[in-house]
Amino acid sequence: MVGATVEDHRRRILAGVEPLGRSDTVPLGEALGRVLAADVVATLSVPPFDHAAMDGFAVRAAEVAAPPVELPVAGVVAAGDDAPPLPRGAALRIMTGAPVPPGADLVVPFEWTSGTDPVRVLRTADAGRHVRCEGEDVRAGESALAAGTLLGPAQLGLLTSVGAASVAVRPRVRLAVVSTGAELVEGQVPDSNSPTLLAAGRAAGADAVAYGPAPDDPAGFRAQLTAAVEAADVVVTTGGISAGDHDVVKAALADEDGFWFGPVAMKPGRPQGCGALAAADGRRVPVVTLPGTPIAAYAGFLLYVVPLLHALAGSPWRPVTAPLAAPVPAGDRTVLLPGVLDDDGRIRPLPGHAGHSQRLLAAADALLVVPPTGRLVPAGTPVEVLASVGSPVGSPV
Ligand SMILES: Nc1nc2c(c(=O)[nH]1)N[C@H]1C(S)=C(S)[C@@H](COP(=O)(O)OP(=O)(O)OC[C@H]3O[C@@H](n4cnc5c(N)ncnc54)[C@H](O)[C@@H]3O)O[C@H]1N2
Ligand code: MOO
Repeated sequence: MVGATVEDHRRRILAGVEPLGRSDTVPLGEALGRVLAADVVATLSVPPFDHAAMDGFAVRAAEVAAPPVELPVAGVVAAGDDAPPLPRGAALRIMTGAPVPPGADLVVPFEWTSGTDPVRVLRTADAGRHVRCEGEDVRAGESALAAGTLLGPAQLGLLTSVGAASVAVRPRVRLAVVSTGAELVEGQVPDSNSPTLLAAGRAAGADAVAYGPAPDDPAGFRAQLTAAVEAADVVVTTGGISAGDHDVVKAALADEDGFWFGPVAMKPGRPQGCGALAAADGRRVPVVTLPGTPIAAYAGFLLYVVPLLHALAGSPWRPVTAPLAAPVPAGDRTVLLPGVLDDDGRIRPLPGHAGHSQRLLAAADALLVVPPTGRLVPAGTPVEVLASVGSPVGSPV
């Protein structure tokens, strides 16, 4: 019996999780990577007025229907100018981006003319050619972007063009990390889980705060846990969940309604747990209890907590995969191996894997997730890769 699978545990953690109900309003300059909480209705049309799409001459199509035709040039209109009306029987020199003069319905590019004054129009087209019309892309009053859209560079440009200066976005998830262990409190072992998990949480878009290290006595731990639950949308603990005499997280939470502790068929990170606690205001705050061993804590965070952060934020998440560069033996449980990417985007385990080496983890581009197939996984097989922002694999955001 190898315990629940990684997928079982991911499902258990995500079951019933709804996006947080609040939203933030942020200026566009701070909106990169956020997710729209509401549709954005355009207050400006795109383009905002009819304008020339080519440098050339603004004319009446009907007056140049049978080229060659010679017309006097009544003036010049450039981007930023107010357009003068086009006199009958004349042309106006016009630059790309300039407003189309009232009366004109065609822009003849310089290349189709003599370019002189008077201008000889040598070739023509139907009315409307080389004119970009007001609202042809987005019309003022219509929805420009829908709630749920992830804001990247193109979306920020569109929002600016439709006149939005600030937008309602789904909230940043407040993440609390409570590391546990007397050895950390006593300063015998540096608390390396807190900075790692805070960084991984921030890379996934959360506001992350450390509450640990908490001591190995249930009352002391409970006090820090309660403070974390009151202040956060999700709480992650590390350590204190295996079979030892001082496994404080398990001791404090195993009898709580709805908490689950048990082995998950993965290596490292076999002991896992999860549940939810009620805050004083009635919010149900998910709690994920990760093992203390640093690689196991980090792997558990990327496997389980990152998707949870996305579910709470209401932002899309899907696993990132990369093909294996070389065959990798698989067993009866999921194995997480520090790996490096080749130039062609294939991933291979780093040699010298020693189970719990932080040095090896720090040399890796990502953790590769070897599925429990019980056989050699052939080169080329796509496998899930776990990484955070700052790694060449990027974030699964
Ligand atoms: N009899 C058994 N013993 C253990 C089992 C088991 O099934 N039966 N599982 C082993 C496995 S696998 C793991 S993983 C660990 C997980 O134990 P805990 O989650 O209770 O973690 P701790 O005992 O608190 O710590 C384990 C190890 O990691 C160091 N640690 C903890 N927190 C931090 C931190 N924030 N920064 C740096 N290092 C940390 C801690 O000092 C320990 O050395 O249990 C096995 N035992
Ligand atoms: O599952 Mo634990 O992280 O191997 O030592």
